[in-house]
Formats: sequence, structure tokens, C-alpha cells
Amino acid sequence: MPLFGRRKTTEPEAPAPEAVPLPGAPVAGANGMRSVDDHRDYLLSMVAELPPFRQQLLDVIDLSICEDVVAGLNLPGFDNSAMDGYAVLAADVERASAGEPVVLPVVGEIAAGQAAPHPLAPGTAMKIMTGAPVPEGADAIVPYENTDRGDVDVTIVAASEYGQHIRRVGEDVAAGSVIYRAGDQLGPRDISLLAAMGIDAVMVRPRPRVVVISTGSELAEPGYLRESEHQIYDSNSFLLAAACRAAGAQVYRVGRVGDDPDAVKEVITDQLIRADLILTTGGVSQGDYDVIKQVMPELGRTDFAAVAMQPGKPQGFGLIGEDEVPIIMMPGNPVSAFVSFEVFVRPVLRKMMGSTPYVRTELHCRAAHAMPSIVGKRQFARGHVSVGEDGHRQVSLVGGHGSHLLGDLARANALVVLPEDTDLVGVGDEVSVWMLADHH
Ligand SMILES: Nc1nc2c(c(=O)[nH]1)N[C@H]1C(S)=C(S)[C@@H](COP(=O)(O)OP(=O)(O)OC[C@H]3O[C@@H](n4cnc5c(N)ncnc54)[C@H](O)[C@@H]3O)O[C@H]1N2
Ligand code: MOO
Repeated sequence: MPLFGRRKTTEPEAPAPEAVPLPGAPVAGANGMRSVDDHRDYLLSMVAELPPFRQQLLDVIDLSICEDVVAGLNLPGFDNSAMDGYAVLAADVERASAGEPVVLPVVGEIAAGQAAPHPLAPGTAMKIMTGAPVPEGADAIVPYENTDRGDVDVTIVAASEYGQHIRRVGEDVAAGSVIYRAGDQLGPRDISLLAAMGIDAVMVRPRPRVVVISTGSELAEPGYLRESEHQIYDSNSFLLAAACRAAGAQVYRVGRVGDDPDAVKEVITDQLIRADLILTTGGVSQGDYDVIKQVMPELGRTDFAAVAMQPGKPQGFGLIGEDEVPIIMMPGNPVSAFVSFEVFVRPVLRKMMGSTPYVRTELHCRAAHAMPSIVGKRQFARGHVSVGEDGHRQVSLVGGHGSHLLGDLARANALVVLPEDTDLVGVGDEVSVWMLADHH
């Protein structure tokens, strides 16, 4: 029997372990794909909010508060001066002018932090500094610039109105009003408002600890020489680590592992101890070396699906190890990895942190040119949003639809969301975008 074409006789391979499916995974539509919304809602249903704890103000930037906060103080806390000058009765100086100045005796001085020495009698003035409490009886402040800055008597050369330059108690924030609702994300301005209330720590959900791993034996570490010109530098683990950090997470970038199943299993198992979420890229499609799809079912319950989107169609999710740590397994193409992050990972991180809304808010823009789209898939094209000559926001596509176009991704400032039922967005039609950055 000729050897050519004959199958080699070898030891029968050990059967692959039975994959344990995850409960409740959405079913695919007639096109064999799961919808974007179904998949995202499914992932959100499979992760929990992290338990909250009290943290100091400077550690909560970008985190979401998980309690309502009621103002315990008025802001301002008392009527106070907005100017360095003199506290007076408006009626005493309502006709003052350069031609007919009004002269008043100066009966005292109040600095910020002090109390007025006594109420202000009609026909007198009291020196007052910015932020100092307005003395009882006074109802206007005359700034130094409208006076001769006198210490014993003051000559006032401009008219004042009732209430002028007085900052009223509670006009900014009224004591007893709700200033934060659970779910609000805290930035520097919120931290200042909380500090102004005398609060030094608040209940927040912690930053999720995210482990980022990229797979593929073609990957080289940036900063090192490549073994051959067919190696490529690992950009995905940097992309995802940076995106997670920008979303408020604490990141451990493990970097790249090759396509050896045992090595991949070992690296992932080693990381379980410090992860609230694991992210991988690569190895989830149909290739002969698509290791993630092959080994992950051995580590826990997994779900691999084709999602009706472009880019980012092949998606994996699992709960692995004893503690059932969630893992999101994304495709390796860089743009696919980024879009998967935006569409699935960012909402999951926001749920863990208790930040609402989980999904980015869509803005509407005019299409600056025609945009063809694939019917049956939601496309997330890279776009550049600008303000046109007519003052309206408009968006143009940056580069093509290829999911390898990393240079174009870096130049874009938005994702253009082209719906499943659209084959063409015409020039001037309204289209939805997700803004990605403020600085472009
Ligand atoms: N026969 C089929 N082939 C492919 C299909 C399919 O349905 N049938 N789907 C395509 C789609 S869509 C995608 S997306 C990719 C997903 O592939 P994998 O997740 O298995 O990823 P890889 O094959 O490992 O890599 C794809 C591509 O991305 C580059 N890559 C991977 N990791 C990184 C990294 N860390 N940094 C930079 N670039 C990376 C890799 O070199 C490949 O060029 O599958 C299609 N194929
Ligand atoms: O889903 Mo792939 O992401 O189309 O390139």
C-alpha cells in the first residue's frame, strides 16, 4: 500500500475535556450570530459590583460614590463679602459719585475668619476683607477701588446698590440638599465640593484589578529586538492596559504568552489570585493555533460566540478557577480588541465600580460623507468629529474598516456606530458616535 495519502497510525489522542457551558448564554439569531446588546447584557449579568469601602478623598478620583450625600452645611456658610472694601448701608451711598462723594466714619475692621466686632450703625462704614462675614445691619460692600481707602473716614465716590458684592448664605448649596447620588462618578471638582462640606472620606467601590494578557507566538516585547521581521510588537496589552486605567481600573499588564497551551494555562492560573477580571487578546477565531479557545474550557466554564458586529465578531467569556474569576477573551486584531473593550469591557468595569451609565452616551452628528455599512452587523467605524462651518457637529470616517488599522485608530477621536439595519448613511444624515477623547 503506498505510503502517500495514508494516515499515520499514532496513539489515540486523549479526548478533549467536556466543555462546561455557562448558563443563560443568549441564543444566536438566524444569521448564527448573537446581537451586540444581548452579549453585552449577558456579560453584565455575569459580573457583580465590587463590595464598597470608605476611602480618603484623594484616592477616589474617577471612582463612583455608592451612597447618597446630603449637604451638612450651607455654601456659603454665612453672608460674606466678595470684595476687599467697606461694609455699608446701600441707602447711605446710593447717590455717591466722584462729583458728590459721601464720607463715612470707619468704625471697625473684619478679616476673613473673624466675626464683626458689632453691628453696623447707619451712617458708618466697616472695613471688610473678601470672605469675611458681613456685619449685621450692612447690606452692600463698596470695593476699595471706589474709595480713598481711608482708615478713619472713608470717601466713597461711586453709588452702591442693595446687596452689592455680598455672597448670600446657602445661595450655592443649601444645607439638607442631596449633592451626590449613588453611582455618580467623582472628579476633581466633586472632591473639592465634598472637602468644602468638611467630608474627608466617602464610600466607593474599589478599582477593579484587571490582568491583561496577550497571546500569540508572533509577538515581541516593545523595547527589545525582534527575533525576525515577521514578529510584531505586542500593542494590544498596552492598548488594553491603558484603556482599563483610563476607565478607573488598577492594571497588571502581564504582556505576551506564546501559543503553547500549557504555558497559557499556567500564566492564566498564576494570575487568578490578584484578578477581579482577566482580559486576553488573540486565539479566539478559527486558526490552527487559536490556543485560548482550546485551553480555556479546561480552566472553567466558558462561552464562545460570534457577535453580530464588525470589528470584534469572535468573543469569549468565562468564569475560571475556584473563585470563578471572570475572563473576557477578545480577538487579536488591534482594532477588534479596542472595539471589544469599548463595547463589552468598559461597561463591565463600570458595573464593577458601580459607575452609571455603564454604556457610553451616544451623540448625534451629521455624516460629512456617505458611509456604507454591512446589513446584519453593527459596525463601529473609526471617525473624526469636528464642528463644521455651519456650527454643527459632523463626522468623517478615518481610514477603512480593516481591523488591523491601528494608525487610523490612534488618529480617530470617535467611534461611529452604524446600525445593523443600515446599508448606507447618506451625506448629511444623522449618525451616532461615541466620543473617545477630549484632546483631539
Ligand atoms: N477562517 C477564519 N479566519 C478568521 C475569522 C473567521 O471567522 N474565520 N475571523 C477573523 C476575525 S473577524 C478576527 S477579529 C480574527 C480574530 O483572530 P484571533 O482572535 O484568533 O487573533 P489572532 O489570530 O491571534 O490575531 C489576529 C491578528 O491580530 C494580530 N495580533 C494578535 N495579538 C496582537 C497583539 N497583542 N498586538 C498586536 N497585534 C496582535 C495578529 O498578529 C493577527 O494579525 O480572526 C480572523 N480570522
Ligand atoms: O471581528 Mo474581526 O474583528 O471583524 O476583524
